[in-house]
This record gives sequence, structure tokens and C-alpha cells, in this order.
Amino acid sequence: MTTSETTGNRSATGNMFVLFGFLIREGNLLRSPVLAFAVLASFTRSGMIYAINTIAAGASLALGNVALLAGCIAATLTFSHLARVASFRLVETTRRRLRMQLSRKLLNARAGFLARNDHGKVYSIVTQEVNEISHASVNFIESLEAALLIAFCIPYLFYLSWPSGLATLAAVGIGGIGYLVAQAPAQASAERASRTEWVFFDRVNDVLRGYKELRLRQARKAALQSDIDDVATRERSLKLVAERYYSLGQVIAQGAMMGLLCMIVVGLPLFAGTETSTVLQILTIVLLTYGPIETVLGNLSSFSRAAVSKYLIDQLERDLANDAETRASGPVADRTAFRSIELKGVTTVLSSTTAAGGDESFTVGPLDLTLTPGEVVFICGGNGAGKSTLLSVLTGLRHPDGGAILLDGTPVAEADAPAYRSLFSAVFSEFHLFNRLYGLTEAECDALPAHLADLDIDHRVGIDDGKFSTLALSTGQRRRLALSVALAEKRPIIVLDEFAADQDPVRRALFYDVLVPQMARDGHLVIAVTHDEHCFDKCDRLIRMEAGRIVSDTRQKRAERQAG
Ligand SMILES: Nc1ncnc2c1ncn2[C@@H]1O[C@H](COP(=O)(O)OP(=O)(O)OP(=O)(O)O)[C@@H](O)[C@H]1O
Repeated sequence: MTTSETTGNRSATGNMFVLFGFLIREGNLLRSPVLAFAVLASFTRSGMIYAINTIAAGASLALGNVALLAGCIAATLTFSHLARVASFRLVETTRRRLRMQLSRKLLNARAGFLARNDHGKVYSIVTQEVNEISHASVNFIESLEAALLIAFCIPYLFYLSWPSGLATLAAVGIGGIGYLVAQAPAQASAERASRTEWVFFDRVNDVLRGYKELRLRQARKAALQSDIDDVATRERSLKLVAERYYSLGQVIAQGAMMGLLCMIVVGLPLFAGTETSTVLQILTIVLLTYGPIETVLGNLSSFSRAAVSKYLIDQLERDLANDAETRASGPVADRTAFRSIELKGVTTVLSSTTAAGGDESFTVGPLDLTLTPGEVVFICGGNGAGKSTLLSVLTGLRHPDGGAILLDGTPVAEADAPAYRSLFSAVFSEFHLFNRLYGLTEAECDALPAHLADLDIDHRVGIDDGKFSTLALSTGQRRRLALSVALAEKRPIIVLDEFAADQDPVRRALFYDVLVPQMARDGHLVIAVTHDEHCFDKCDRLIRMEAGRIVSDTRQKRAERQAG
């Protein structure tokens, strides 16, 4: 991968400027006290250098100079401490802002984006890359303080001896150029290392999620371990290459500084005839600024790493913005009722990349369907027939690629999707249980215990302080818990994808003979994907799908229920 491939349109130096702009803007640096503390610390440190030099040059100890030295030392220590504390606050603020901003964008992304994208990449960016940037903000303040000190000292050096001032400027310049030369290849390797880290996070996910399968087959475990070793080794090599370049930049900077010292000690007396006392004064200043110069140059590599992180975060944010949901201009009010939902020639194209690198697509639709409140609709069909895709489109999680969804006769635009989705509660085949009762109203929370009892799960789970007492449940129990939440939401439409598949015969009967009829009696439209052929008579409509199409839509009289 070349540098231009990895850093897109931005050059390595451009990345650095973007980072600096971000740190100044996000840290509100121009108005932050941290800047004032850094300026004051470097000012008093310069005063300290001046006082040391003046005392060293004088024959006797002048009280005023000693007082100046003591005052400058106390002030430098105080301002440096305050600047450090303020800059750590800045680190945490930057980290918090970045994380909040990224999570907000992830929450606003289309469902398809999250289904499509590697989670390793998202985890890595939200943790590692964000940390890299927030740490750079401390280095930024530190470098600013050091750069100011250098800016104060160089004129003083020019005042004492212009060749020494010029030589110091040249040394700083050579050091800076060294970093600029080294950072392009270093950033390219650092970026590749970050991308390799995304793969590492995915593999860790395999270890955590596939722990049972891995323990059943040693060979699988060994192969995964070897893959993880490969990824970790590749990442290590890429990081080492990047660090080697960064170190090369540092060597050039250190070499320039050492050259400067030699030039002062040997060059000045030899070629400029500078007196020993002046040489000593210059040497004191250079030695006291040596540390800050090294800080500025040394931090360049951390900025370079952070610039790569910023580039990767920007890239993710751009992808998220391109795939963000179209939002309504005002606040979205929940819909509490509907008269009809109509799918008119709805088509959805699912596409992915094949192992050979080609494109593979599957079209669901065109689908025509009208649904009304109080109906019990079962959807059946073989694996891959398009049932789950139909549910995604119907619930507004996926905007159709063709045709339209009409709610009470009005087409649902993408911006209307949030309001439209508020009609639905669902337990998808791959559902997620939140530990906390996020977003439930007080009335819904109050209704929940009754639904836990109806679904025969109250003996295993309780609610404590807005949280479930446990989620350590069997698959069937987890599904019943998810349905309890869905029912407590009291939304007009309940969607269930293979709900009964994990239930024992008693609970399955409870579902088909008691719960579903009860939902319909309460006025819900119930849409359930099911493979239970012996229960097909327990619905008002049976929709059969094949190869992405509805091949039959049979209305029937529901079989009599045992209860209700
Ligand atoms: N990203 C994708 N690219 C291409 N084809 C896809 C993609 N996602 C799913 N498919 C295909 O689309 C078809 C419909 O999938 P869907 O999940 O809707 O089927 P389903 O009827 O719910 O199946 P099951 O009963 O197995 O859950 C399947 O053949 C599947 O392989």
C-alpha cells in the first residue's frame, strides 16, 4: 500500500495540520486557561534562565537576582503544575467529546451500515484511535510551552552572540525537517498497523463469541490462535517500521542538537573568538533549552501517530454521515394507531461480495401486501426465502429500493421512518436484550411485571432500579423476556421472528393459544414468522414466501383457542 493510498487526499503534513486545528478547536484552546498557564510557565522559565545567567556572569551575588531566581522557580513550578492539570482535563474532555460524537453518529447510522460493517473497526476507533488523539492534546500543550520558551530564549542568544542564535535556529530547523521527511512513511505504516488492529479486534470477538465451538474442536482453536498470532505479528512489524521512521527523525533532531553544542563549545571560541565567559553563558541557555527543544521535536512523532488516528476517525465519521438516516426536521412524535399499512411493489436488493471478489445480489420483491389492525399474520417459507428481509422493510429498518410503503394511504418517506417505526415492537430472530430498561416510560415499566408473569419468566427475572436482576437465562427464557418488553411497550404492531422456535411445547402452546389471540384481542396487528406447520391454522392470514416473492396469501378463519 502506498502513502497516497493510505492517507487519501491528505498528505502526511496535511494530516498534522488537520490534527492541530482539531485540538485547538475541540480543546477551545484559545480561551482555555491552559494556554495562559503554559505562556506564564514558559515566561517565568525564561526569567529563571536569565537570572541564572546573570548570577553566573556576576562576581558577587546580587540580592535582586537571587530573589528573581527564587520567584521565577516558584512561579514556574506553580504554572507548570496548573498547566499540566488543565491539560489533563483537556485530554479527558477531548476523549469524552470524541466518544460522544462517534456514538451519536453510530446511533444515527442506517441499520444497514451497522449490519454491513466490521465491528472490530468500530471498537478500535472508539477506543484506541480516540485515546491516541486525546493524549496528543497533552503533548500539544507541553510542546506549546516548550516552543514559547525557545521563542523567548533565541532572541537572548542572538543578543549574546548572533552566530549562536543562528546555529540554534538551524539546529531546530534541521530537527524539524528530519521529522517531516520521516513522517510520511511512518504514517503509512502506522495506518496499516491500525487497520491490522481492527482485524485483531474481530478475532478477539471470535474468541469471545465462539468460545463453545472453539472448545469442542481443538483444531479450530489452534487455527484461530495461529490466525491471531499472525495478525499480532503483522501489527507488531508495521508498528516497528513506523517507530523506526519516527526514531530516524529523532536521531536527526538529536544529531542537530549535538552539532549545536559542539559548535558552541568548539566553533565559537575557535572561529568567532568568543570569550570563555560568554561561551559559558550561551552554553547555559542552550543546555536549559535543550530539554524543551527535544520535547517539541520528540512530540512530533506522537502528533504524527495522532494525525493518523484523526484521519481514520474522520473516515469513519464521513462513512457514517454518508450512511446516516434522513432525519425529520422537528421532533418525532410516536404514532399510537394506524388504519392500514400497504406495501406497493416494494423491492429490496441485498448485495455482498463473494469469496472470489465478485458481486452477489438477491432481490426480495416486488411485494404487494396490505395489513390492518387486529390481524394475526403468519409468514412462512424456506430458509433464504426473504422473510427476515420483508420484516426489515416492513418495520422501516430498511428503506425499500423500489416501490413504496403507504401508512394510512400516505407514502412513508425515509425521513418519516422514525415516526413510522414507532408503530412497531419486535423480537427479531437475532435480538438484543438491554440490561437497563432504556427509553421505557413509567407506565411501561409498571406494566412489565405483569407481562413477565404472563410469559412465565417472573420466577427467573425481576426488575431492580430500572435494570433486570439477571440476563443469565436460557435462549427460550431470553426470548420470552424480550417479548415481555415488547408487550409492555403497547405499540400497535408486534413483529416476531421465529419466536416459538426456542420454546418448549408448553410455552409454545402458551404462545400460539393464549398470547397471540390476546394480542389480537387487544387490537395489535401480530406479524409472526414461523416454521410451525401444525400451527398454521392459528392465524387470520398465512403468507408464504419463496425466492424473495410472496407466492400465496391465504385468509382463513382462526382455529378456536383453548383460552381467552
Ligand atoms: N448482503 C447480502 N447479499 C446478498 N444476499 C443476501 C445478503 N443478505 C442476505 N442475503 C440473501 O437474501 C436471502 C433472504 O434472506 P433472509 O434472511 O430474508 O431469508 P429468511 O427467509 O429470513 O431465511 P431464514 O428462514 O433462514 O431466516 C437469502 O437467500 C440470503 O442468502
